Amino acid sequence: MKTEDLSKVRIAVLGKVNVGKSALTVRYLTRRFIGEYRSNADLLYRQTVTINNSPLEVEIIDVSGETRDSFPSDQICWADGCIIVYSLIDKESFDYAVSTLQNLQRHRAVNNVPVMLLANKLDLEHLRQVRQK
Ligand SMILES: Nc1nc2c(ncn2[C@@H]2O[C@H](COP(=O)(O)OP(=O)(O)OP(=O)(O)O)[C@@H](O)[C@H]2O)c(=O)[nH]1
Repeated sequence: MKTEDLSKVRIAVLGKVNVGKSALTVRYLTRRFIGEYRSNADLLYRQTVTINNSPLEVEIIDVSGETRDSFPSDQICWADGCIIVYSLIDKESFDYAVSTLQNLQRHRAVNNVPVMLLANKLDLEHLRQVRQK
C-alpha cells in the first residue's frame, strides 16, 4: 500500500481471457456469482469497506484479457497490489499467469507491489489441467 494514501487501496486483477476475473471481482464485491460479463474492456469497481473501524476505499481494476496484446504497465503502475488469476481447467492460463508474474517481477524494480497468484474454478476439479505438486 502506498504510505501517502492509506485510505485507499487499488488492486489490479490480471489473467488470461475467461479465467473468471470478473466473476471473482463481482463475487468479492457483492457476494454473488454472476455468470456472464462484458469482457472487451477494463472495468473499474469502487467500494468502501471498514477496516479496524476506519473506512477504506477499495478500487479494483478488472483488466480485460480479450483486448490485451501488451503487458498492462499502466494498470500495474496504478495498483498497490496485483492478483494474477488462472483457471485450473486451462493449462494455457497457468502459463500466461507465470509469464505475467515474470513480467511483473521485472516491473517491480520500479513498482514494488505485492502480488497474489489465485487458482479459480475449483468446482471443476474433475477437469483439472494444472497439476498440484
Ligand atoms: N465453473 C465455474 N465457472 C466460472 C467460475 N468463475 C468464472 N466462471 C465462468 O467462466 C467464464 C468466464 O468468466 P469471466 O469472469 O467473464 O472471466 P474473465 O477472466 O473476466 O474474462 P475476460 O474479461 O474475457 O478476460 C464465465 O462463463 C463464468 O461464468 C468458477 O469459479 N467456476
